[in-house]
Amino acid sequence: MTLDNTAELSNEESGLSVKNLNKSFKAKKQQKAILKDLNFMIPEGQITAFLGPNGAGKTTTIKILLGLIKPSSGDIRYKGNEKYLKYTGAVLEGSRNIYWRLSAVENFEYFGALKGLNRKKSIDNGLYFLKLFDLYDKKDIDTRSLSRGQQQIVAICCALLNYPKILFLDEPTLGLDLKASEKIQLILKELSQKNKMGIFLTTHEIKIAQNISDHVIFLDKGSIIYKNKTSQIKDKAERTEYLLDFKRPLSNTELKTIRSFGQLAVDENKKYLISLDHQVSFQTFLMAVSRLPVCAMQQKSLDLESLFKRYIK
Ligand SMILES: Nc1ncnc2c1ncn2[C@@H]1O[C@H](COP(=O)(O)OP(=O)(O)OP(=O)(O)O)[C@@H](O)[C@H]1O
Repeated sequence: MTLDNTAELSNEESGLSVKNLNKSFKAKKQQKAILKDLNFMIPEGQITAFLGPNGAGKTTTIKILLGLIKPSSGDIRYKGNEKYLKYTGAVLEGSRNIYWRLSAVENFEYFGALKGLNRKKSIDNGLYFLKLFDLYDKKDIDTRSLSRGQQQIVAICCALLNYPKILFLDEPTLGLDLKASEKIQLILKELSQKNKMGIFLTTHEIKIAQNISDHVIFLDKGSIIYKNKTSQIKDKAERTEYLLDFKRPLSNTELKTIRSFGQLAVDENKKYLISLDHQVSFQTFLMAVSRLPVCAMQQKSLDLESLFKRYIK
């Protein structure tokens, strides 16, 4: 076995692996490819953000991973095991994840039973999570009387009842106010780290991906166009562009020096904007800049949103 294979094996053993996943739907008597050869991992103990424009295929992917839709082809395994559904939990997009006529506790009883838990365990686990989300005092109220954010929290608690290894969340913060959204983000981060849960979430809010995800997968028209560790994207985004202000106009030789590090543009205030080439070492660049008549250097920090806009372009 080569070293590469060993790495692949240990990687597969630490989460849900998706290989060569394809899905076509029949539309107007023709097969239309909706998902095209997707390959990715959902690692344990980490949050993976699944991003992409409307209609990219995010929900279809989640439904396939949850066994609700059959893929046209592909291989999905949790730690090498094809029978992994009992390790999953999910909150799908929309409002039909809990019974509105029932209280949170009654929902825990109902969904706990579906997951094979006894009544006591269902309620105990549900209330543990409800407390974590600061919603314990609403445990006996019909969930239809709760706010949208509170209903979403009850739905997440139901999905967590059996402490799933992989939690799927389709737009978990959609339509929620900042406070509710931040609360959910904080607890998801905690759950992934403390309980070693692999969380796979779709969102249109790139800020959320930036805040809490460890990995980002970007889907466009059914294909993965980009995937990376969030820290590396942030790092790249932060390192890439610098705005430089010089005490005097640069000589041709000085311009040549600075151009050797990347693409140079001059803005309307006569400041130089340099986009560093990927292979450039920041230290070398800094040394070269320090030899020039520089009076200010400002990091242009790009967020994920701007970065993805560039990628899509
Ligand atoms: N049962 C189906 N039959 C035919 N086409 C379908 C079916 N389900 C989904 N599609 C198509 O698959 C594509 C992907 O849809 P999907 O809901 O997965 O996208 P999405 O990325 O989740 O979008 P959004 O962000 O808007 O929720 C869409 O073009 C949709 O019309």
